[in-house]
Amino acid sequence: MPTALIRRPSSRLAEGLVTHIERRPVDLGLAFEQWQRYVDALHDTGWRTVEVPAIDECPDSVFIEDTMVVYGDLAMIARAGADERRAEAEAAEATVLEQGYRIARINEPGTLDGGDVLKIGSTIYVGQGGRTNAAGIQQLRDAFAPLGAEVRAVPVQKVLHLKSAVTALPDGTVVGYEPLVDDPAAFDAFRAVPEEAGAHVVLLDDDRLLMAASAPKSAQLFEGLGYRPVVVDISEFEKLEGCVTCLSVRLRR
Ligand SMILES: NC(=O)NCCC[C@H](N)C(=O)O
Repeated sequence: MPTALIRRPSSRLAEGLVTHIERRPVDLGLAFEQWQRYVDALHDTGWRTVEVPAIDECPDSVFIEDTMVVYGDLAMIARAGADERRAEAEAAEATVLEQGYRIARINEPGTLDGGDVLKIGSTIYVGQGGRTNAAGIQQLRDAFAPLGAEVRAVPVQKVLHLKSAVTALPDGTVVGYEPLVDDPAAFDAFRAVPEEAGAHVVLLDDDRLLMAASAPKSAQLFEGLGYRPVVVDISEFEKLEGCVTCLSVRLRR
């Protein structure tokens, strides 16, 4: 059974960082409900979840995906591009170690957020932009090249993270909302979707895609391609530039 790491939202969630969009008030009660439904959707589709202990003093800690990049048997612990988020990594490292992964770490001066990393087979795209720098990319390449991965840097300027702009379907096609993709030609196969949140899919299995309720037209598009969207409302996390990918770390080994 595949495992996903998750982290309960902080009671200070509403103070989370906002960079590219205007701040809107977050309904904390609704956020907790939406988080629970997100976790339920994972369970309903055959995933086991493991909770990283919550860290109340970090408002953005629910966005657990940013704390690491896992490839093969190696978990590369990130060094957050935003100082406010550095403390999130420690407990996440301990939890992934308990799951049997080897550990490596991004070290100073490198910075990297897990949300900037998109894996498609043995190709690992890394967004270089606001949160991830060249030293971080170099360290990621050094760590994963021995495992057979090719790390390719791509620009990210228009959104927070690479995976805010693009993710990939099970067949490897990269999907993105074109106005927010810096360089669609950087990817071997690119398909445009009609909504910003339509660019965010979590691969639940070979044909089911976890998606946000804010992208109904994109869900229809994917249905037309033979996939089955599983839809969750994550409006309160979207107000903080979060998406379906960043609320879990999928351990697929
Ligand atoms: N991987 C992701 O898309 N993470 C979202 C992080 C949102 C959080 N408010 C941040 O600015 O770091």
